[in-house]
Amino acid sequence: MNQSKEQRILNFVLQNAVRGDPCSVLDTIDKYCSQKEWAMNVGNEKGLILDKTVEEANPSVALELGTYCGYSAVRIARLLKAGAHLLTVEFNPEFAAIAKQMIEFAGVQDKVKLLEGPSEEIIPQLKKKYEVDTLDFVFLDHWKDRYTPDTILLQECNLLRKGSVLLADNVIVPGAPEFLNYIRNNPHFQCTNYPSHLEYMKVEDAMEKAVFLG
Ligand SMILES: Cn1cnc(CNC(=O)c2cc(-c3ccc(F)cc3)cc(O)c2O)c1
Ligand SMILES: [Mg+2]
Repeated sequence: MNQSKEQRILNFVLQNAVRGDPCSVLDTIDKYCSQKEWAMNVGNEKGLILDKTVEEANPSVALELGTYCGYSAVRIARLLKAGAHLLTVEFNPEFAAIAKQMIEFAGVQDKVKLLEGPSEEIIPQLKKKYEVDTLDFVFLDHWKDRYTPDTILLQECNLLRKGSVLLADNVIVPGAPEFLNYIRNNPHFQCTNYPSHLEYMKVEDAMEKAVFLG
């Protein structure tokens, strides 16, 4: 059975990156996806915006919606302080299997918990099943039409606290117009837009940061 693109990306990392070195894993994925096959990793340009946002938030507990191959999970986890951790949610079992191996190869597995399933099922379980009190940082990079309902669900489940930082990828391409409208007109959030480009392309994209005001 021929391999998936995601399996080819993982194999390229296993053969070319340095085990236990997150930066080497990120650089190797970016090399493959810019030179050989495009893939929907956040990439290095938007990745730098993600880095700065994570460093500023300095989260103890972070949530990622949309793991894919684990690129942004590795990117976030490499910046977490001792004792901090990332919960990352992936609906697609094939992607989750690839991401698990990517996270372990990068050596950040002790900081990352990969949760397989639909975000709308997992978010209501975070407090009791995954012992989360509140989330310090949330990266939204899953189905774009889930950004708004899941942001509402996070609030309904009391998972946000004053100062919780949300960062959403792809608010231009593929786009999340309903989310932008919701979050920018919501008095409980302070929003900032970060213009950038679609990963590995000269196409305009942007990220939106939204700080929960309580
Ligand atoms: C299948 N699946 C599992 N997770 C998801 C959620 N992610 C996306 O859909 C996503 C899509 C694109 C993109 C795709 C085609 C295109 F022409 C331009 C952009 C870029 C991204 O950064 C994304 O995060 C989709
Ligand atoms: Mg994305």
